[in-house]
Amino acid sequence: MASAQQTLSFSSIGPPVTPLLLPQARSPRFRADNSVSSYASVSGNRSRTCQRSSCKPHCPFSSFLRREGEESRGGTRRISTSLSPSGKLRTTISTPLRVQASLKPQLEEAAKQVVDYFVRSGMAVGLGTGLASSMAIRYMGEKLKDGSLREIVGVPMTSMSAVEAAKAGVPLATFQDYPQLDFAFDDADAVQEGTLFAIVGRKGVAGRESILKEKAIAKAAKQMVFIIEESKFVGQLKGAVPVLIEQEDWLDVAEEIDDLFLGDAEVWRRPSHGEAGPMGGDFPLVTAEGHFVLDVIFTTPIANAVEVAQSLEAISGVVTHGLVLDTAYAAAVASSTGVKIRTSLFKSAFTSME
Ligand SMILES: O=C(CO)[C@H](O)[C@H](O)COP(=O)(O)O
Repeated sequence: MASAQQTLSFSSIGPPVTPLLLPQARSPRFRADNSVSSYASVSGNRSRTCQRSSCKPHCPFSSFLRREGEESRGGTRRISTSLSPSGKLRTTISTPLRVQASLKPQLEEAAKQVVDYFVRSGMAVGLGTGLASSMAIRYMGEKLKDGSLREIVGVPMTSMSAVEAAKAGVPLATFQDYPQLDFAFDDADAVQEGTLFAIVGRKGVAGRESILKEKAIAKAAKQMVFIIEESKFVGQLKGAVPVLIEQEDWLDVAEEIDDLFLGDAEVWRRPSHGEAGPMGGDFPLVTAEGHFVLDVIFTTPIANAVEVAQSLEAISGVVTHGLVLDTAYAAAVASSTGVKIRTSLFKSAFTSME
């Protein structure tokens, strides 16, 4: 075992770290009087003045214009708007590189430590998605090749995990065949210290399976660990929480969510690519299961993630969300000083790392 590993104990949970950046601008609001046609003025008719007789202070088009040239940062995405010379409103969303190149070795070390400590021969293992999970999958493949691991079955959370496993030579099985797993690991977009409540799914791409399966597999594991870099280990969760919704009546659902978190969160429909707006631009993302994704971007820290999750789940049309609560036993956190293993306040502790 590597020397950087720590004994798992509650006292190993460190002090809060600096929270994520606050967004600088408000997004347009979803309100009851924002009919589909009024929203069409945002993504369709690009004239600069709202022509609706019913235009109100919270008219989405007006607020969109107010945001012209401003930038906001919601979780992992950078959102910027500008007017093109032809007067066309452009909104672009980009995802900055989130793993500092210098932390890659530590992240790889974290991935290896997780595999070394938790994965044993004969286990069914849930395989997560993201850079760290890919590293862990590759390391499992190496261990299978050199014989230090045997008879492992990997249950992939997404097709990306499956591809990594196939490349690494990790035998695959379906979740249907293995509904109960010995262990699972995954990346996350943010993990809260102490509770190890997490946010996943900020990086969804068009056509990819949604977080539905990812969450189900994480929950089905006897033990589950997130592998993350230090910047994702936060005192309080905030930024974007992905929410999967049915396509039917999606605008009503978006309005309801917007009303629910009025003043605390902005609601955007996720685009698949290209120009985006609060409506998801011309090409809203549709998951492989046929759902839209709303990014509910919390501009203030989430005081009670359980309450947020319950409120979202109570809304008809909401399929699931990116909050993963009471699931992880530990987080392997990669930092410039090495790898720290943090355990959940809510899960029974291991006594040692071997
Ligand atoms: O849903 C997720 C993890 O399952 C995350 O959105 C994402 O995949 C994290 O990837 P990375 O760690 O490479 O940024």
